[in-house]
Amino acid sequence: MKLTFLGTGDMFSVEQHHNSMLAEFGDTHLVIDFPESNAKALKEYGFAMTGVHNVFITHLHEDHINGVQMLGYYAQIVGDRKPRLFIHEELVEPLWSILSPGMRYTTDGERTMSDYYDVVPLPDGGSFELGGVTFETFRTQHVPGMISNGLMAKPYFYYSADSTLDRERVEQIAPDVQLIFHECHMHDLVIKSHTSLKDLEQLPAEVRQKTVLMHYHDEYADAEKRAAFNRAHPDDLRMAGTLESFDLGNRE
Ligand SMILES: Nc1ccn([C@@H]2O[C@H](COP(=O)(O)O)[C@@H](O)[C@H]2O)c(=O)n1
Repeated sequence: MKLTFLGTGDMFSVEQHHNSMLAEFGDTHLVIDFPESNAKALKEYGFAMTGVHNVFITHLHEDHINGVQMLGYYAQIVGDRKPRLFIHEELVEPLWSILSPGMRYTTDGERTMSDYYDVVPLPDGGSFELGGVTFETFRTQHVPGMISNGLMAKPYFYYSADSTLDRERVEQIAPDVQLIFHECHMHDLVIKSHTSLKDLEQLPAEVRQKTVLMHYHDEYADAEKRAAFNRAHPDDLRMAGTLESFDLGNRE
């Protein structure tokens, strides 16, 4: 399995792409979230937008979904098939409410969500299978009252999505995965909906060793700043960069 960050930035990032990851495995793939910056990132990486067939949506903050309209149109106008959207069942209608002002009316008449996407609604804690890999979803602790999901694909990776640190869950799953991708805002302050570096530093060494940081602010769009951070953390908590790939090999 090859994992490539299409973006590692937070909500306010303008110097790097918003957080999203492409997982390629077997003869298929999954893109986690679809910010508008993915169009540029995919081009830079060399993966055609028309080749995007599977997308998982973690939650509905704009920086995670503001490329979904473009993807739907692009797949229909330039491509030849609808992308599958894996999404919590309670987010389907709210997502269409966001998309419909720009997608409902077309020159060929009115359209619904299912004209653009093959929607796969997932129950709380639901899972789905692609290319022989099982992806398990779980609720994250992002904003109270708001549905937000993380993703886990054993024995490959854990993806926190947007979340405060769910220490119990992370420590429990750590032995089952090769890498833990965790959001980290990297500000020297407390943000109630996100995880700080101080939080992650509390994890046991064997968990920190597997942990890769994503979804941070633009100061770390600078590769040298990230390199300096990684040099200071030779054995743990390394920062990923946009378009950086991680090869996890085959299932053992
Ligand atoms: N500097 C920041 C950035 C974001 N927030 C809060 O995070 C939520 C949005 O999360 P994104 O993953 O979309 O970045 C939202 O609740 C913001 O209020 C913040 O408090 N400070």
